[in-house]
Amino acid sequence: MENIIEVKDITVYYKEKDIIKKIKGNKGKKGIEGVSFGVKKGEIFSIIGLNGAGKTSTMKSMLGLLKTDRGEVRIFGKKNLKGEDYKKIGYLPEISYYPQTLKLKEVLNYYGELYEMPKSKKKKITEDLARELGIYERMNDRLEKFSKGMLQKVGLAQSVMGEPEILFLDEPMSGLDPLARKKVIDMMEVLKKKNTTIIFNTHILNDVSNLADRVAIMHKGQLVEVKDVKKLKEKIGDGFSLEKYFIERIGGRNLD
Ligand SMILES: Nc1ncnc2c1ncn2[C@@H]1O[C@H](COP(=O)(O)OP(=O)(O)OP(=O)(O)O)[C@@H](O)[C@H]1O
Repeated sequence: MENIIEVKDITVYYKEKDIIKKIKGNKGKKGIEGVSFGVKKGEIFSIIGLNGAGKTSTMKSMLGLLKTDRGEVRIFGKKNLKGEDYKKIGYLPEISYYPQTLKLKEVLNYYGELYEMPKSKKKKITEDLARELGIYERMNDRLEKFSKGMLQKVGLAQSVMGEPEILFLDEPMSGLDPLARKKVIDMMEVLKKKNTTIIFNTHILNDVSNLADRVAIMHKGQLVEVKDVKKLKEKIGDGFSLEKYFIERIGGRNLD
């Protein structure tokens, strides 16, 4: 099957703001280096790794939000995406900022406008999502009154609002209570049945074991390996623990 996303050799160095270091020709601080992989249509692809491993940098590079020093990304077979392509992509950033003075219904309505949805569709999608995520009763509240987890739900709602073909989720479970996490897992399973391609970064390895088709392990800015989760489970058999496997794979590695 053809890959819907192709990542080849992407490399990002975070540039020094310090002018002296710039003059010295310092290429900057390594973010990610030589990362290559493909994602198939309809698969759930997870990226795991320790803090600072390069998960967010990889995701932002894929989305074109971070300029790469080397390498290329193709999505839908294209190097340069246009507005219409971006409408088919949903994104939940690691940290989302929304206007605090707006009511939840106004924020969701705004995202519906961006997708140029007809009024009736916008209303239905907005309300269904708010119900699904358990924030429907808060529709008339301003976001300044929202807790961290509630704001995360707003982020999740906007990411799937446009019924994306590809969904990027950077730490989707961050700040969510167990009930909300279950709802997000259910949502991801429904989206998978609709053949949505999902890429998610996470520290919750149980979610990867239960949801992902393939897992990419990153360490110190580099891709260690990409594994088929089902095959990994079959190979290891009883007592399979992705956490144990992950720690073994990155243990003793030095990619500096
Ligand atoms: N804006 C920035 N300026 C300088 N260095 C950065 C910046 N953002 C990330 N980095 C560095 O790039 C590397 C990869 O960071 P990245 O945020 O991609 O990791 P991550 O795997 O998403 O981490 P986490 O799990 O903590 O969110 C780290 O060494 C980090 O310090």
